[in-house]
Amino acid sequence: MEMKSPPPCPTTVTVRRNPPRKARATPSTIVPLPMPLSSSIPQDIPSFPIQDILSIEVPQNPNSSLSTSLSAPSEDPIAENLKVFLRIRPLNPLQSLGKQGKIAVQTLKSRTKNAWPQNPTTKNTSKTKIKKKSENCITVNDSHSVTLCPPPALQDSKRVKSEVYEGFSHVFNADSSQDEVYEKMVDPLVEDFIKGKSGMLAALGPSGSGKTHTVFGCPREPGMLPLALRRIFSRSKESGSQLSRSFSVSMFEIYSERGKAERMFDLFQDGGDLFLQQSTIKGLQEVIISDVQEAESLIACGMLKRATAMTNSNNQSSRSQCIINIRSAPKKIDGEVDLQSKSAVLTIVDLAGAEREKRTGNQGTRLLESNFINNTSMVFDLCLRSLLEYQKNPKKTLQKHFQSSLLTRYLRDYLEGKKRMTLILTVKPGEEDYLDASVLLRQASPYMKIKFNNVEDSFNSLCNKRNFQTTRTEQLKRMKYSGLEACVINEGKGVGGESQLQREDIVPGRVKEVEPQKVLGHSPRIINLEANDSTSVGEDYIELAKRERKNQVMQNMAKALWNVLKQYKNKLEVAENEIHSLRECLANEKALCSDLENKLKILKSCCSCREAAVVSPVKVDEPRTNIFPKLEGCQSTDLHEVKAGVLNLKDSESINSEQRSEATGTSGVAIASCLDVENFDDLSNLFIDQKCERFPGIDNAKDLNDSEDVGRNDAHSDGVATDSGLSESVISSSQSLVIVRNDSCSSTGEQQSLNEKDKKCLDQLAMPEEDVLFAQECNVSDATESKLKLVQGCNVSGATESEPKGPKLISHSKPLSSEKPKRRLLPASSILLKDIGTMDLEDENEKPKGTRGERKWAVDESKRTQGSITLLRLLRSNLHQ
Ligand SMILES: Nc1ncnc2c1ncn2[C@@H]1O[C@H](COP(=O)(O)OP(=O)(O)OP(=O)(O)O)[C@@H](O)[C@H]1O
Repeated sequence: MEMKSPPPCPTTVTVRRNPPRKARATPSTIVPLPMPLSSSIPQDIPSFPIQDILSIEVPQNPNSSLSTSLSAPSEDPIAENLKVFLRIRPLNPLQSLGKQGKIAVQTLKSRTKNAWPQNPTTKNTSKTKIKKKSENCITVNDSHSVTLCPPPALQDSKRVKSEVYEGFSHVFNADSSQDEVYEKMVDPLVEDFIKGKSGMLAALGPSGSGKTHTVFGCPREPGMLPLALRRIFSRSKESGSQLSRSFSVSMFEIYSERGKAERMFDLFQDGGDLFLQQSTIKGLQEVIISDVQEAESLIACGMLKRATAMTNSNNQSSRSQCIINIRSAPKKIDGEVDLQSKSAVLTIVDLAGAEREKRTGNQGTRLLESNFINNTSMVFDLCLRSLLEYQKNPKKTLQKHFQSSLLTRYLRDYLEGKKRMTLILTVKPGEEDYLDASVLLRQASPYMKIKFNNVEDSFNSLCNKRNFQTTRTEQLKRMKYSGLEACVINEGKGVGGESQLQREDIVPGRVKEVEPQKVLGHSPRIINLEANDSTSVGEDYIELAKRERKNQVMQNMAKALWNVLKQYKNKLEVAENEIHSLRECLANEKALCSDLENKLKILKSCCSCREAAVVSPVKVDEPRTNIFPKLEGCQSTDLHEVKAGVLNLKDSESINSEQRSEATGTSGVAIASCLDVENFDDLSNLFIDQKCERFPGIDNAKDLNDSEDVGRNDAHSDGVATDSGLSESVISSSQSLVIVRNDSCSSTGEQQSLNEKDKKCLDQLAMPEEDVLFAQECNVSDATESKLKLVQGCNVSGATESEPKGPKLISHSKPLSSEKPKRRLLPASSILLKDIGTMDLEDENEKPKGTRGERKWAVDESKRTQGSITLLRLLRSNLHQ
């Protein structure tokens, strides 16, 4: 009964590691290999082209090939499975090398097969094993699957069945060349690397299976690393990116000597011990390379330093895990390497092959090395298995198996699925290698289910987050001011987001000076790292974080200060505006004050009293000198009144002034007379400027000028302070009415009726009729000559026209005629003034009844003139008002 394996599914992986037990098959029912099957078919019937169909390579994920070659990583939204390649080593690799290979095979045969002393009991069996080596235990089903056939001995004794392993990205048979392996496995990684995407290639397999050969190759068959370097530089030249990006190489190994703790060594020249600290390696040299030859020579030198030893499985077995990093970083304009910007790293790992003690027969040091190698392989396997389980069930926590070895700690991000990697499994196809191959394939078959979905970006973010979390923790420990925690967090976001720092960027490297001019291209940070300062890396980033934090704090402070300054500026502007307005007001007030002062000075100068005399023997309680302070202390309205009174005295050369103050002060009447007006123009102007509200009739200067003209036409030539030359000004504070009477009142009491204009003026002034009468009565000398002039608001032009000859009331320009009798002041005025203080202001209509009152009235009446009586009436009416 023939059993056919199901057709391979390109997108699924079905590994039958433990096929169901069935009855032991007879030798004739052993599953034939595909090739013998086809050969057994008769020739006349065309065979089904199963091999041709299977040879057609169908990508597991059609988008994956496109994404790796055409699109950017961020444009690939579909998750990719971990790529796992399988390479089968030739049974006799040296035979394929021609004559040289045959010579080498003969040399090997002549040498001792086992590097260690052999057990004599097993000598005889070795020959039989050699004969059985010619059998292949691994059959390539297609490019993605293989069938592992146990040796007949195992099949018979332990009923081990053949196993089919599928789902490989590609299976390279023994005839595959290095170039073929590179093109299908490494070139996509290199392309991504050139585009700026990091990646890793790790070779896994038992000892002597061809890992080192695949990675490094030989001069005749260069391995993946030299081919990748060649491709990198060739592509850089093609695209011209060599001028914009720089490449550097680092190489180190992880080795456990005699079972001691793991150690790391820099494999480049002058390399020493390395230290892993938080996924970073301190003291690692990164040598900038400019061409392939330079890189290959460096790597060759590193290979010479790598720990190898002869074992039963491999004449030159690697005893350490070797890691090679190729970094691509953009150049600055001045040629320096900009490590703070995004850089890509292509990591190639050549793991030490797992060894079975029974197989290798290692003892002593080799045995201890085997334990270390196997332990690392086991940890590596645990990390990937844990990642797979975590991806299957995200609720599970990702086990931190990586902490168990230096290699897994260094490759933590890859082993946690944060970055893409590629695995190549190398196996030997001999029957004696069945167990090694079986272990490897069983172990690695689940890896194919591991998925990567845009891990590049998430890796960067997580990496930055982790780095800055660590930085923040250290800062909080060291700085001890928790008040700035927010700033530190912001700083981490800012730096991580802006400078695109990656963890690879943080990997310390010691830059080796390949050429003097190349050293100049390194940033100071790298040069500092070159000094092998064990704490330089951490201190460097702590200092960077400190600076960023300080910058953040200073920016916040500057913003706060700026806001405060803005507020103060606004307040200052408001205050300045107020000050400006106040200054304007103050200037106006000063101007007004100065104006008033000037006017007051003018008034003072104008009102210099030449002589004050009491016209009548009126009792004056206050000294005459005190009269002027009263005038000075008057309100502006009073001043106006005074000025108005003075105005009527303009051009008087000498006028005796008599001011009478009522001793009793009941009426508040002040009489100012005979004021000396020296500057009449100023005084008139002053009078014009200050509009007297009480006399709305005076609203223009013309009227005043007219009045001035009138005054100028009038003259009073006496100029002597005598009774005949008296000019009186009566200032009534109650009505602000100034009545100026020129010349002495005539005893005859002729009354001159005023013309109509004068009456109008009087009407405007709301002057009581009694006042008019009083004025008329005062003008006693001649009705045509004596005039009563009402200064305020009275347009007296008509009066001037009507009196071309007679003496003027105010002016003195026209001298009095000598023919006219000299007028003397009748005692009526003096009597009147005298009586003001003691007069009985009773209405004449209400004459006192009784003899006493009648007698008094009779006595006074006999003494009074008609004018005085009228004046008394006027005053009395004013007082009542
Ligand atoms: N594909 C191959 N073609 C030709 N020769 C090969 C091939 N693979 C391996 N070899 C040869 O097999 C020998 C062992 O190979 P290699 O040293 O690479 O094994 P390994 O897996 O690195 O072993 P170890 O883990 O002990 O270092 C070498 O001499 C190498 O030249």
